[in-house]
Formats: sequence, C-alpha cells, structure tokens
Amino acid sequence: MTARGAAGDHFGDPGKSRRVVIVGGGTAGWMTASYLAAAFGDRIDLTVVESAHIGTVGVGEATFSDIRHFFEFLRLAESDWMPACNATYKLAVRFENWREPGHHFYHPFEQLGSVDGFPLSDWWLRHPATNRFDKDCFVMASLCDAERSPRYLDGTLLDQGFVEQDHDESAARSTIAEYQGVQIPYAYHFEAHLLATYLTGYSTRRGVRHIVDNVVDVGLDEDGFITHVATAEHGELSADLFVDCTGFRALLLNKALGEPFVSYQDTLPNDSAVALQVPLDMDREPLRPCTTATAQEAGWIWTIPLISRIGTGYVYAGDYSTPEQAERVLRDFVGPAAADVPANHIKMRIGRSRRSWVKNCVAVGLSSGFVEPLESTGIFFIHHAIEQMVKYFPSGRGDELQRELYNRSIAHVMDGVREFLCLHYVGARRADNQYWKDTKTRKIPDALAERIEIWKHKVPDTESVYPYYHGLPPYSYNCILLGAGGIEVRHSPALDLADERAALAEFQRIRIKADKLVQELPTQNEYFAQMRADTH
Ligand SMILES: Cc1cc2nc3c(=O)[nH]c(=O)nc-3n(C[C@H](O)[C@H](O)[C@H](O)COP(=O)(O)OP(=O)(O)OC[C@H]3O[C@@H](n4cnc5c(N)ncnc54)[C@H](O)[C@@H]3O)c2cc1C
Ligand SMILES: N[C@H](Cc1c[nH]c2cc(Cl)ccc12)C(=O)O
Repeated sequence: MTARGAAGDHFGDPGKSRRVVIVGGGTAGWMTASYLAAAFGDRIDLTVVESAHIGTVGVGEATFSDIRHFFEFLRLAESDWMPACNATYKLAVRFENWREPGHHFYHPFEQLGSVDGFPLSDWWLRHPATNRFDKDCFVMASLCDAERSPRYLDGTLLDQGFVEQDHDESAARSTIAEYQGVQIPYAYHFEAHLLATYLTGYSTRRGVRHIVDNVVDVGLDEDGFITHVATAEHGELSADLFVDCTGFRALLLNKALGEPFVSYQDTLPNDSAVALQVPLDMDREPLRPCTTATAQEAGWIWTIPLISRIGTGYVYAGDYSTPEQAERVLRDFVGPAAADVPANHIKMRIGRSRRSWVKNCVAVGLSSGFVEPLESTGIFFIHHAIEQMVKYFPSGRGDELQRELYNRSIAHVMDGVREFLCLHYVGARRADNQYWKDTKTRKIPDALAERIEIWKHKVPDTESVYPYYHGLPPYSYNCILLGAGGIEVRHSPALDLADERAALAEFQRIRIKADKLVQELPTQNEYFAQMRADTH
C-alpha cells in the first residue's frame, strides 16, 4: 500500500468524465461494468483490470427471477444472451431428502394465493388436500415434477399473470428495488464463465477498457482514499471510484482499506465446496427446470442442468467432512459420468464486510459478502449491489450519507438472507446423524428464534419475516417451513369457524390449472431441442 497526495476529485466537476476502475473480471466485475456502461454511457470512464493468473471462482450458475431486470436494463432479450451462455430455465429449487430420505418439495417462483384474508398455506394447514403443501398451493410444483418448460414450443410464456413486454430500446427500465409487478415465473441457469465472456464483449463494445494484468499495490492518500492501483505491467490506474470485485480475497476493501469482515460461520457452518462440470447429453438425459439441492451427510449437493452439462457440487461443513471425503461423496452421487472430470475445491468465506462501501472503494460480489448458494443468492447480491451503487452514485468525496445508506441496504439484504438460510437447517426434520442433529441446536440469529415462535402459531407473513428488503417474499418462508417439516406450524384458530368453500375451490382451481399445463407444455428437453433445430 502506498501513501500519496489527495486523489484527483473529478466527481465534483460535472464537466469531467467520472473515472471508475473495477478490479476483477469474474461475474461481479463484468456485471458491474456492463450495468454501469448501460446506466451512464460515455458520461463515465470505465476500466476493468483482471488477472490472467488468478482464476475466477468458476461457479455461480443459478439465479433469482429478479435477474430479468438486469438483462432488460442492458436491453438484452433472452435470444441475445441465453444461447451464448448455454442457459436453461429454473422454475424453483427442489429440496430432496431435507425432511427425510425420499421426500422432496419445491420453493417456486410463484406467489402464494390467499382466500378471505388468510394465506393459502393457512387454509392448507386446516384443510390439507394432500400431504404435498407445494403441489396443493403452487402450479409450478407440478410443472417441475413433470419437467416442463415455462414456454410453449412457439416461445409463448405460460400464463401465470406475468406479461412479457415487447423488446423496446427506448422503454423505461425497471429495477428490482422499484418493481412492484407480478411474480416473474422463472429464473435461469447459465454457465458462469460464458456469462462473464458475454458481458466482456457487451462492455468493451460500449467503450469499457479491459486490461489483463495483476494489481500488485493499492495507493492511499492521507485521508485513506484510494488514489490508484498499481499493476505489474500497465503502470498505475487512477480513478475517482474503485470497485473491488476481487472475490473472496477482497484485495481493496478488506486488505488495503482494512475494513473488517463479519463472519456468519457460527450460524451457517458450511464453509467448503467441491464442484464438478459433468457433460450432459440433453437428447438422452432430463433437463429438469429447477435447481436441485439434495441433502447429504455433512451438507447438500447442488445439481444445475445446463444445455451442454450439469453443474454440480457438494457444499459441506469442514468440521464434519474432509475435502477428500466430500469429493468421494460427490463422485458417488454423480456416478460414472464424473469419472474423468476434474474437481474444483473451494474454501468459502461466509459472512459480509462490515461496510461494503468505504471512502471511494465499493466491493461487489464475493469481496462484499457471501452465504452458501442454497437459494442461489450470490448473483442476486451482485445485481442488488450494482443497482444500489447507481442509486447512490457519488457526486464527490464527501458523500458519507450516501455511503451509509448504501451500506445499510447491503447489510440488510445479506443479514436477511442469512436468516432465511438458517431456517432451512433449523426447520429441517431430518436429524439422522451428528451434522443434522447439530442443526437443531446450533445458534441461530436471536430475531429468527423469535420469528419461529410466532410462525408456530401463525404462518409467515409480511409482519413476521425479516423486516427490511432482502429479496425473499413471505411465501418463500412458507415453502421452507411447510416443506422441510421440522417445525410444527398451526393454522389460525379462525379457520375452525370460517367457511372453507372458497379455499377448497381455490385448491381445485390450482389442481385443474396444473394438470392442464402439464398436458400442454413441452418438457424442457423438447423446448430446447426445438430451439436448437430452429437455429440450425
Ligand atoms: C461453491 C459456490 C457455488 C455458488 N453457486 C452460486 C449460484 O448457484 N448462484 C449464484 O447466484 N451464486 C453462486 N455462487 C456465488 C457466485 O459464484 C459469485 O457471486 C460470483 O461468481 C461472483 O464472483 P466474483 O466475481 O465476486 O469473484 P471471482 O469469480 O472470484 O472473481 C475474482 C476476480 O478478481 C480477479 N483478481 C483477484 N485478485 C486480483 C489482482 N490482484 N489483480 C487483478 N485481478 C485480480 C480475478 O482474476 C477474478 O477475475 C456460488 C459460489 C460458490 C463459492
Ligand atoms: N425476489 C424473488 C425471490 C424469490 C421468490 N421465489 C423464489 C424462489 C427461489 Cl428458488 C429463489 C428466489 C425466489 C424472485 O427473484 O423471484
């Protein structure tokens, strides 16, 4: 780290282009570069510097449905980017063996209905049509079980109330923060490195400078602001704002500026992963339209179906398994297809930086914070952070209030998701070994413990979940609580008195709609085989 005189402060001079240097070329770096280019055009001077010797984390392939706002902000249609990223559709996360071996349930992209002022989950507890809360309350659970595509062969999207807008280069763009529309009925799976490559092209075509080099030093002025980053072969790169996208190493924020890291490890012990990229022949193997999280002896295995391969990996707690044991479990789970595939072992830093924006340095991605990918939240964290960065983009150095408001928003999102993930473990019925027994006694955030006591008597609603925006609606909590089955939830006593006919009719409507869609929609294999035929 090098001390220097005050950095040139161009932010105060609207006439000058504002200079931003992004260190890191993973998903965070290129999502940030492409979004800022789309937001500010040539009124901003953007540089991305990434090392050729330090790899990206190499995973990160399932998303929230909110990511649609990202691509629309970049004015990209699915046909622009999906084929380039071997992308498929994701209707839900499928949780296998969390309640007991052989059991599964879904967390879908579908709003939970309500009848006469009570959530359908409450009615289900009083009048369960079957033992499958997810299939009785959500159409998407049946579509996932039948491995259906959300689109018909002609490309039309199924009718779940969400209406796609025509692609219009001049239309106003929405962001997650302001979106109040209907639940987007699906998300995506895509190959992480292909997305970074695609966004590199998008960014450089819009004037973003791309330097491949190692940052070897960070210069600070007497006020602790970053004046420049020094590179091995391209000299010093100065800027008004530096974005730390250097992954878990957090070179600028945690190392150069010394911002402390707040660990979540005491409540989320899974700190390791081993990943495989397994070839897939979609003409012979199913393309499930969901991410699968299969519980294991010391964690869980993700399975993400992509056009040319399966992304899979075992997320586990190092206190309960060695990397060698974990790799053996994963290879046995995948079977012979994993035989010649190299394993990627990853140590995960679980938690968040106390502040993600300090002085003129803002961290985005793993450098800012991370929780295990059980609900595919890493890219959502990046997208949310970038939107907030634009929203609080500084006019000069003295924007302490802007930074404080930004930091609060980031902290709430990560702390809220942490609570949501803790619920998956404390709320899972299985306790058939020490790892799963310990999930019932391990420390959980105090506020979550209080919420669980409420949920035992009243299903989660806007009043009882984490109170700040964190990306997850109350219905998500209903799905995990009633799916994982480890916490008994009682229905509202009022439903012993209420007329249940309208609720029973709603369950019937869901059943009829689900059966109709399963009949009409193609499988995801059939849909993408048709897409491939149309483009050849
Ligand atoms: C096991 C696992 C599974 C995951 N699954 C999902 C998922 O399903 N869905 C999801 O949304 N998220 C997931 N994530 C999170 C997701 O992978 C990350 O959010 C995403 O990849 C962003 O990573 P990054 O760009 O922050 O860091 P990285 O990918 O680590 O990139 C860091 C970059 O910084 C550069 N760099 C570092 N040091 C220097 C230096 N000194 N000089 C120059 N360049 C430097 C590197 O070259 C690299 O380009 C997962 C994460 C893990 C660990
Ligand atoms: N912001 C919401 C979050 C959300 C709603 N349903 C799901 C299901 C899964 Cl698997 C992950 C996230 C969410 C959205 O992105 O739709």
